[in-house]
Amino acid sequence: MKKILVLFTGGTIGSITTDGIIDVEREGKYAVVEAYKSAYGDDVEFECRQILNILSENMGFSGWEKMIHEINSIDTALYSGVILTHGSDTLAYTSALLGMYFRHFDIPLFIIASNKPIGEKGSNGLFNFTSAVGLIKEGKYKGVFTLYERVMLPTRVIPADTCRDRFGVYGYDGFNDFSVFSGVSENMLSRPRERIFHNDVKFGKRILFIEGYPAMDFGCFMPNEDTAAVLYSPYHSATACTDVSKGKSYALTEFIKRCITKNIMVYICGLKRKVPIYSTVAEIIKAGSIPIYTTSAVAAYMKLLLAYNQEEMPVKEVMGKDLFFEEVKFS
Ligand SMILES: NC(=O)C[C@H](N)C(=O)O
Repeated sequence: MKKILVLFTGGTIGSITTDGIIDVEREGKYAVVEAYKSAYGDDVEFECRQILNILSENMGFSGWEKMIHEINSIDTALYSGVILTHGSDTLAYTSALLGMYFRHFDIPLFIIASNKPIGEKGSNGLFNFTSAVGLIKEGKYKGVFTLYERVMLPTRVIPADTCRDRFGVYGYDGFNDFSVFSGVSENMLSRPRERIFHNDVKFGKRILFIEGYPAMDFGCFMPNEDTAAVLYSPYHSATACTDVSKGKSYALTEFIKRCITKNIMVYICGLKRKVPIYSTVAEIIKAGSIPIYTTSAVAAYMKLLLAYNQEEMPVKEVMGKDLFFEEVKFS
């Protein structure tokens, strides 16, 4: 078996607790690899690289640029797989981005995290790492996956809740129950996918991400010259307030019109490709917004960031393509 490349980016999986404070290990030790070796021996050869060393709440444009650059420069012929360790707080966002950008990846790439530092009671970091190693050894899967207590499609991971720190899956509940629940079969996954993105990405353009709530005053949102587009995440029926009787600033439709006059498109995620739709949804579409069908808000946000900051395909084509199962398809 060829080596496994382990890319470290920080997060709790690369942290220690000192005096009640969790922070990344400054010298960036490869604790999870050491823990694996002391538990299972030297059956696998690892090549370790520390590409970032940050808590993932500090993740942003430069971190994603670095990850894309590092993964782009991997010679996949040399490795049986790649494991990227990450913090759990922004795991869903990075997963969606890497899943869509590296849709063509021809060896397995598992993005993993840990709830607690390695070695601490109740830590799931070693379990997640060992599971990724096991799946790479099996050689069954190619492409990008998120592995946190279970395997998930990277474009469908929903950030963990703040109470129990449990991740969700957009659409269906499992990846392992392939054909029945996830709508994505092993066969679909193992088909080679055309490579779209080759070049490194410089994230200069911003996406304004607004999550709807009752009595939202759109007057608070001022897209500026860096705003390439707006993503609005609606209620579950894809609705939002369109009523102007209490003031125009409470209606999404008026906000959409205001953005369009500045040449800024407003995308609405999570619409279903089916009729009938609510009158409010019809008004939102008529106002000139662009739908992103049955895609999580996280994946829609990362897809827009990727679409507007890459230069290899027109934005409209990127947005119109299902890059890596981000759109949940209903039969
Ligand atoms: N469990 C974790 O990794 C949480 C940490 N704050 C991070 O996202 O880096």
